[in-house]
Amino acid sequence: MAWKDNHPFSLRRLAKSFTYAFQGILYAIKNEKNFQIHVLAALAVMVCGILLQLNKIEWLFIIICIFGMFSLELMNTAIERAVDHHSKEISPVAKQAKDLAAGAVLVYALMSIVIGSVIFLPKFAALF
Ligand SMILES: Nc1ncnc2c1ncn2[C@@H]1O[C@H](COP(=O)(O)OP(=O)(O)OP(=O)(O)O)[C@@H](O)[C@H]1O
Repeated sequence: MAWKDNHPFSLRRLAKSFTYAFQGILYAIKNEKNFQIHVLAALAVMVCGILLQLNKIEWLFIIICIFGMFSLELMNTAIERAVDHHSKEISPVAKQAKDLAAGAVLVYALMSIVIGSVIFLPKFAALF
């Protein structure tokens, strides 16, 4: 049986979904300052991780932090866009939606800072 485009498991549909997802990621890399900062921070953390020879468990925590931050930042941007698309007018609900999304990013960032500190601070301290 040929796999049609409207088949629930259509490979073409799956490929399209991946294409759209990559378009979203590329858009954020090219246009979103906060996402660009996260990418640079992630690269810096990975270089430090390589130089300080993190073990497997430490890398897993770092990867969870990095990709979790990327995902939340993308979702935050999506919520900002959806709110702005709905209406550019000042509204308390629009403010709540954007502030809640920003809060989600901040909560994860704070957790990442704690994890990063627990992993990296003793290793940096051991260098001196
Ligand atoms: N339509 C609105 N009504 C009320 N308050 C808003 C509205 N849009 C934005 N705000 C307030 O301004 C803040 C900043 O909103 P903005 O859309 O500029 O996001 P941002 O955090 O600056 O993100 P970015 O710089 O990535 O666009 C929001 O968190 C919210 O408190």
